[in-house]
Amino acid sequence: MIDLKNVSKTFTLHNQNSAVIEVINDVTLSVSAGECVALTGASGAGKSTLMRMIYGNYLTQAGQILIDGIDVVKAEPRDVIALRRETLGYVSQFLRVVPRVPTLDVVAEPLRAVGVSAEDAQARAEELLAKLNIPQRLWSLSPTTFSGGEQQRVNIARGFAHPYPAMLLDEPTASLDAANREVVLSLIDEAKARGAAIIGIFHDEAARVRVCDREIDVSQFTPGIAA
Ligand SMILES: Nc1ncnc2c1ncn2[C@@H]1O[C@H](COP(=O)(O)OP(=O)(O)OP(=O)(O)O)[C@@H](O)[C@H]1O
Repeated sequence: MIDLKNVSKTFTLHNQNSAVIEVINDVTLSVSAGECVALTGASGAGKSTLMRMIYGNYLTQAGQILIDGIDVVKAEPRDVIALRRETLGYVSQFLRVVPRVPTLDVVAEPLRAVGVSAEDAQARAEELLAKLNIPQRLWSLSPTTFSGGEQQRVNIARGFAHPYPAMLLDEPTASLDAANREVVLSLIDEAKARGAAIIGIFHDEAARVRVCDREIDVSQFTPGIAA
C-alpha cells in the first residue's frame, strides 16, 4: 500500500550560499495493509522530513513514493489532492483552525469531501467526538477558542473520520492524558483491523510498542549519522 523505492532528499539553503544538505539517502521500505510501522531515530535523523515527503509536502529529488500505486514524487498537484482526499490521511498533533466552522463540521468535513451524506457524516463525527471526550456543549462551537488538548482531540477525530487506506501519524498521542491516549491507540487498532497501512512517529515508547508491528530507524538513511 505504501512503497518507497530508492528515495533521497536534499535541502538547498538559498540564504546560505546555496549550501546543499543531504537529509535522506536511498530509503526503500514498504508497509502493507493492516500494518503499522514506526519511524524511529535520534532528533534530526529525518523522521518528520520523510513523513512530509510521503505526504507530498516536501519535494523528493530521487526515487518513487507509491501510495496505492500513485507516485507522489511525480504526481500532478490535482492528483496529490485527490490522493489526500480519498486514500492518504495525515494526523498531526495540531489542528489548523478555521474560524467560525463548528467542531462537528470540522470533523465531518473529510467524509463530506468523499461524498458521504450529511446525516451519516454527522453521526460519525458525533461518535468520534464523544469517544474523544469532547463535551457535547462544545460541538456546535468553532474550536478556535478550545484548549490545546481539546484542539488536538478534535484534530484526531477529524483525522480518523474517513477510513483512509493509508495513514501518516505524527505524534498522535503526544500530551494527551491517559484516558484519551487509550482512545487514540484503540482508533489506531481499529484502523489496522480494517486494513489501513500506517506509518507513525511516536516518542511515547509504550504506545509505539503497543500498536506498531515494526520499527524502522531512519538514522540508517541519514548521511553522516551512524545508525
Ligand atoms: N525545511 C528545511 N530546510 C532545511 N533543512 C531542514 C528542513 N527541514 C528539516 N531540515 C533538516 O533535516 C534534518 C532532519 O529533520 P527532521 O525534522 O526530519 O528530523 P526528526 O527526525 O523528525 O527530528 P525530531 O525527532 O527532533 O522531530 C535536520 O537536520 C533538519 O535541520
